[in-house]
Amino acid sequence: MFSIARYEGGDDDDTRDERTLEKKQERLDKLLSKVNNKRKHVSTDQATETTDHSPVDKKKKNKKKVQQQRPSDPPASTVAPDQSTPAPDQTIDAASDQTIDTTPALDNAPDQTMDAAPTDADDTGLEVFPDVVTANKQSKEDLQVLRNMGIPEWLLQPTAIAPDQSCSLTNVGLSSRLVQQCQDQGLSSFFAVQMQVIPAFLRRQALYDTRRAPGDLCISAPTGSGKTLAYVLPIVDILSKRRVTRLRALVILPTRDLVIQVGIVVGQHSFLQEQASLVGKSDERYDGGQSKVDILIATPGRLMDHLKDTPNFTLQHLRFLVIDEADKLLNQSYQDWLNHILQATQPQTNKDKATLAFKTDKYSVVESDGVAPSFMSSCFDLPRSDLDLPKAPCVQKLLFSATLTKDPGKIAGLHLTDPEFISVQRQGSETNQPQYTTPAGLKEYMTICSTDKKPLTVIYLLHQLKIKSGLCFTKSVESTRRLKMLLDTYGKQTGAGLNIVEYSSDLKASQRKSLLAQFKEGHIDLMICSDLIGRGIDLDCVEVVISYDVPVFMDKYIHRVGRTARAGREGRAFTLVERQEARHFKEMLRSAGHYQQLETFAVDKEQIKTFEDGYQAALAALSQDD
Ligand SMILES: Nc1ncnc2c1ncn2[C@@H]1O[C@H](COP(=O)(O)OP(=O)(O)OP(=O)(O)O)[C@@H](O)[C@H]1O
Repeated sequence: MFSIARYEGGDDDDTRDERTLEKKQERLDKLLSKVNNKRKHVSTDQATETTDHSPVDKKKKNKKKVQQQRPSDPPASTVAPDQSTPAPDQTIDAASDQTIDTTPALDNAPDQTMDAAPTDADDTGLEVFPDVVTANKQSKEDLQVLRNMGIPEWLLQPTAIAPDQSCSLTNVGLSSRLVQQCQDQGLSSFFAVQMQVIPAFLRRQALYDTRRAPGDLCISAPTGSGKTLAYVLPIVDILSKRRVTRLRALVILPTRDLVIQVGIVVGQHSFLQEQASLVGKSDERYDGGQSKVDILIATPGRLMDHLKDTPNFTLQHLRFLVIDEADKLLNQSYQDWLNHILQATQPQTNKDKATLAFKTDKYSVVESDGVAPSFMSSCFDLPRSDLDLPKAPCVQKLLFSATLTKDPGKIAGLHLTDPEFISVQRQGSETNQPQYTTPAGLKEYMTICSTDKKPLTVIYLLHQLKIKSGLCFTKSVESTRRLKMLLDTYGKQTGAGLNIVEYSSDLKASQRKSLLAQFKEGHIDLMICSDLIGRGIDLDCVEVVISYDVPVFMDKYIHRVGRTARAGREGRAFTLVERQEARHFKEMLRSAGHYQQLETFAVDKEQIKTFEDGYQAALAALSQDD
């Protein structure tokens, strides 16, 4: 068997330059979304089935169809299902050029009070990047535009698969032992991303020999669609057949919170403890390095520390380099981590080469040498012959994200070999493809409210929707703390006690881990947090996501709302939008082709009043404490 380690120190949160890069990315996305394209979908006739793990909201679909026929973009109003004209008490939001409905909500059920926001028939965002085929004149021209922008050809030709596809566990080429283990863990089928990625991965590995690189894979699939198993299973399958322990797979994740949720071997250990569990304790130098683990899960920062300071730690045997949450990681320039890692996987020119001397054991049998074949010539002065063939790089790179970067510069920096782009995205009309595919079971709502009414709106949502297992994202640790104090005080004043916790970078890693465990067990009603867990964290029980502050960038929004409706479940996401923010927020969604997914949620004016007294009492109690 093999072992897994995880090292999660180093850089944790957003880097300084991330905003600029995100802005740049969004500009590029905007440009790309203006290009008409078509999608090349894989044939789904071989052993595939459409399952109910991603239910389609037919009612909503029909409604949207009708809306798409509207000649122009009407003001974003909330209209009850049977209303055709605005209710008398609707007000016009001048800042965002929209009609805001303050009509009392119908009943408590949000479904009844929410209605689809109007669509953008005049929206110029035409298509999602980069699924382009050269079927007509228009798309040929557009394709050229993209080429001129430096987008590589393979990114323009993805293998696309619809999110509602699935297949049997036996149909992807994994060993029967692993299939059995998947069944034992309760899996009954593979999701779309797994169905497409696992066979592609295994096929590329099977074709690999020392002269031909296995070829890299880039995968874009919605949040909660099962990307992790798509790489874990084939890696485990391949490595479980290896007898000698070498560091063969490296998974890079952007934050330590994500590393904590994967693997179980190493906890929050000191660097020295990590070194010992990673390479053992030895003063001797081994050309082939040493490893006590086959798979390492690490943040870039801590990995760089080991590359620099851990003797005998080497990446020369690496076969798989997984970059999960790739767009986020590629935005992190921390110590030029990517270049350092890539370099460490390549043999370097070495002037002090030793003469090759094979070690033999006590029976004079030659021991297998620890040096990776491609590193032999950089370690030893090997005899050369005309028959020597150059060896191809053996590291296979795998990039995963729900919001995969399209920045040509960043893609080039990865030095990908014969890459294939696999994209899980909805099938549909060839135009107006959204740039981001979100889970089918996710319903997204926007609630307009003023800054001072935000805490009250959260109280309303909590009690009115009877939220259990909710996540509430704020923009800062301070904001998280203030909201938590207010909600706790509200609970004390009114006796409406809910278990509300705060999850922030100020907590110790062990406390954070324990909070996540409690949340998973269903003991927490609302976890207020910053974007620390906005990405990648898999809490399968999240019913509702509240964005207390509007996310400024689209990918942040997508990752936040993607904490719910995971693995084919249903979930709701509410974004509290101040009037002056509404225009930017809507524009952001519109240019990503995502505006149609959003509905407006009208707070019931009468119902919210019932929480007002308690809220005022909580405010008064807090100001006394000050
Ligand atoms: N084939 C499957 N059958 C049932 N559940 C699955 C299957 N594959 C994955 N899951 C579950 O789906 C959930 C989401 O998976 P995962 O965390 O890999 O999503 P993701 O695509 O990486 O999301 P994100 O982009 O947000 O990180 C997990 O709880 C996982 O256990």
